[in-house]
Amino acid sequence: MDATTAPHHIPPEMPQYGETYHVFELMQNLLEQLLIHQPKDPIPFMISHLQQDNDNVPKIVILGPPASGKTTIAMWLCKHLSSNLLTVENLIAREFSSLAAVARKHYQKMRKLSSTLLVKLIQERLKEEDCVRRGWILDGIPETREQALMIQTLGITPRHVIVLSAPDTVLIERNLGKRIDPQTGEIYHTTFDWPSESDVQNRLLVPGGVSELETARGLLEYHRNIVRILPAYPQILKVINADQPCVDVFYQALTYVQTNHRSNAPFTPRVLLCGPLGSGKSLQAALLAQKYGLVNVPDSIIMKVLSRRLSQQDCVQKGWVLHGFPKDLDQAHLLNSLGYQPNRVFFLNVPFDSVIERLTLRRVDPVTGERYHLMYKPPATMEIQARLLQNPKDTEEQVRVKMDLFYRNSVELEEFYKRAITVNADQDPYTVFEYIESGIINPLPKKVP
Ligand SMILES: Nc1ncnc2c1ncn2[C@@H]1O[C@H](COP(=O)(O)OP(=O)(O)OP(=O)(O)O)[C@@H](O)[C@H]1O
Ligand SMILES: Nc1nc2c(ncn2[C@@H]2O[C@H](COP(=O)(O)OP(=O)(O)O)[C@@H](O)[C@H]2O)c(=O)[nH]1
Repeated sequence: MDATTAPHHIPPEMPQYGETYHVFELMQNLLEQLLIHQPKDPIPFMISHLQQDNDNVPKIVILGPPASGKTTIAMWLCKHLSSNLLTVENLIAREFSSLAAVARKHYQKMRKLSSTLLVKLIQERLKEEDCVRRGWILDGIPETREQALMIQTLGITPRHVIVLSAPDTVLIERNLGKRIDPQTGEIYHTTFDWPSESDVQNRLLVPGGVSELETARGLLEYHRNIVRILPAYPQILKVINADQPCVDVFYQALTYVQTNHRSNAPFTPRVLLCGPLGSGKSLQAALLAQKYGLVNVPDSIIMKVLSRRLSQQDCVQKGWVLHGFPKDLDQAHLLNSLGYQPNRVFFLNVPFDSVIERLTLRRVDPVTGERYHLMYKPPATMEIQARLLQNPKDTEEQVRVKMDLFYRNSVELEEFYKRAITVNADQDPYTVFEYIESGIINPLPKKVP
């Protein structure tokens, strides 16, 4: 095949660059904003959008029935993420906004806002510097499907939508104990969340709209609307049980909003399986290669051949799974220096006794070449059993030497691969495989500070 017909050789650093700098997501956000805003001159619009650099700031919607804890959780998330809380109340209370002034008059008369006015208030607020720079959390908005669609049409797209859920009876009971601090706007509860400072306790007020009848009415309104709102957010929704302590609800919400969704970016797995001999690296590599078409790169290949192998077209296009190499920090540095950064690293953990059991009971039939395991896959007849041989490297003494070497190197390797995923490999191979493939197809979790 001459050069004119050979497939285009994609240099391995190209997909790695795209992944490192999230180029696909950057372009996807830019295109989304262009299509939504349809600026007369796209160039300055794109420059300004890219300079905002706010694709990764919090953009969160918290929905839920009355008394489910939306405001409580939204406030705690705002504090933790240094973001901005948007509620109907604080939107209409904004000073220096003529729109908010109109909304206040309307709200005082009608006790509610038209969807058009509410969405315009949100749009005006989100254009302000603090929301651009530090993101936003919408508390209890949108209230209807109409509002959800109007918000989306304006290009206001949340990245995470949390829906709190709890039985109506619990919520009616809960609202009776709700208290609010008129000075700070903080929310408390006579049973579940009582402030420690006596001066705060003494100034708490019973908010409006928390009687049994009013809560029941609010629940009816919520159940009627929520089923029509949720289809607007199919991929980014998380329902959290709100009938548990606030702090548990908060940590589930925080963990969720700090995870990235699977993007549509083309992803070429470059997988590294580390673990002591007998931990199942070869088996898992074979399963991954078989299911995902990865190139199985056994550890017997030394560095220069490995380098040539990883730069070949199939590895670049289909991805690879490398196991048993690097075995120590020097080899890890060498692999990196050649530009082959794995994007998923797994450490297969198996207790020492299990490794001994897996390896020292392995046997091979010298007549048929069939591999047996005296415990997991014993031979069918005594005749075969009698002629089985053990590989010299599987003797307990040999295994102990190699395990000792592995444990001496594994600490440095675990420090080197900071975002590695540790898998309990002392279980059924297919359960192990499911953990590994979940680690490959889902984005790596952000470290919760
Ligand atoms: N997980 C929880 N367990 C017990 N009490 C909670 C929990 N979350 C919130 N609360 C309490 O329930 C009451 C209602 O909380 P909050 O005002 O945050 O709910 P909400 O969904 O914003 O309500 P509404 O929509 O009616 O404003 C408050 O007294 C709050 O302290
Ligand atoms: N019970 C169990 N045995 C396994 C598992 N993975 C591999 N084995 C067995 O353990 C032995 C070593 O597996 P191998 O994949 O070669 O380990 P490696 O040295 O890490 O490559 C083989 O006999 C496998 O059949 C597993 O997840 N569970």
